[in-house]
Order: sequence, then structure tokens, then C-alpha cells
Amino acid sequence: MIPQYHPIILASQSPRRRELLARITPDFIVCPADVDERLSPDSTPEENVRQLAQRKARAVSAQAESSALVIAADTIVVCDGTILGKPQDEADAVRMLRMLSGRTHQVMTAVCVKTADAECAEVSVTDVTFRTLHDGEAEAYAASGEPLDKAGAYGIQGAGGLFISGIRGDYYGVMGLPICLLSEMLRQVCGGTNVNTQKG
Ligand SMILES: Cc1cn([C@H]2C[C@H](O)[C@@H](COP(=O)(O)OP(=O)(O)OP(=O)(O)O)O2)c(=O)[nH]c1=O
Repeated sequence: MIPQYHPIILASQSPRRRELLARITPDFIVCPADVDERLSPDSTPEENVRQLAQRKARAVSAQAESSALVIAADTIVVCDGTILGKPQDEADAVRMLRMLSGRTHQVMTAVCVKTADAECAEVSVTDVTFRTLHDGEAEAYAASGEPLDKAGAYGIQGAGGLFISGIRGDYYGVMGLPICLLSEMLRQVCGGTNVNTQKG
């Protein structure tokens, strides 16, 4: 499907990203990036998330063969200027969920596509509105374990969807991989068609 590049490498441990990339192409391998995910306090949230996606793509690309195409992403939640990554534990998840209750925040997912001689990185920003959480809801949801590996301590695609009264932007960007944006980036880097036309 992207004939001039082989292999296509998804630089991610995220099962959501794997599932979503399969909608664009069935033909990729997974090689998670091991990078320092510390944020830079002098950069904006958008710059931070872009830099993290670039760092992941570059780390995997440096180990890959020259014909490879690497795709990496990073997702953060931004609430009133505060960046929320993945919660450290259940109590941290409760703290984040209480912060999001009854207001609108932004989910930023950066995607970086890298080959031996080209690199592009874009950021998808989606507004997500939480209804006000009822007493005990944040604690019960945190105890379910679902929030622990997710930025902002919720999964729109899971039970976390019950808290969301509205979104403006790309649902798949919130889930971790904005497939519309990514397919356009691949079209730019590779040229030609980029849609998985296989059935099923
Ligand atoms: C907000 C939100 C985030 N998430 C997930 C997507 C990402 O997997 C995770 C954010 O953490 P990331 O650090 O972006 O990604 P990751 O550590 O899971 O995987 P990798 O760095 O190897 O690519 O939060 C959801 O699944 N649903 C949601 O609604």
C-alpha cells in the first residue's frame, strides 16, 4: 500500500493506536519507543506534544533500516493550561477526573511520520466536554483500572464515554490516533492513494 517504504513501523505500545492504524493499512509492525516523556515547562502544550511524538519517531527510526517508514504519536489532555498525562496511580486518576468534571478541556494528539529523508509532525486538537460527575463516580471509575494507561485518566472509547456530553473535533484523535489527519500526512509523504480498500 505504501510500496516505496518497508517496513511500516508503528512506534507505540498502545493497543488503541494499533487498532486504529489497521484501518489505514494492515501491513505494519510494532516497535514501541523508549523515550524520556518529561515535559518542557518553557514550551506550550502543543509544542510539548509535538516534540514527544517526534522523539518517539526519531528513536525508532534511528534503529530501523533506511527503507522504513515510522509512525509515532503522543496524546495529552490540557485543562485550563494544565497538562495531564497518564495518571500515576488510582488517587492521581481521581484527582484528574475531578478536575475535568463539568468543564471542557482539550485533547491534543501529535502524530509524526518519519522516513530516512523526510519527517512531518502535526497536532490534532479536540474539545471534549465532561458532564458534572456524581459523588463516587470518579473513585469507582478509577478503581476499574481503565483510566490508568490513558492521558487525562479516561478512555472515550470505554466506560469513560459515559462522562462525555460533547466533543468538537476528531474522536479518533481523542482515542490516540487521528486517522483522517494521519492518512493525509501519509499521502503527502508517500504520494498516491492511502486508503485501505480491503474488505472487513
Ligand atoms: C484521552 C484518551 C487517551 N487515551 C490513550 C491513548 C494513549 O494510548 C494514551 C496516552 O499516552 P501516550 O503516552 O500518548 O501513549 P502510550 O504510552 O499509551 O503509548 P506510546 O507512547 O507507546 O505510543 O491515552 C485513550 O485511549 N482514550 C482517551 O479517550
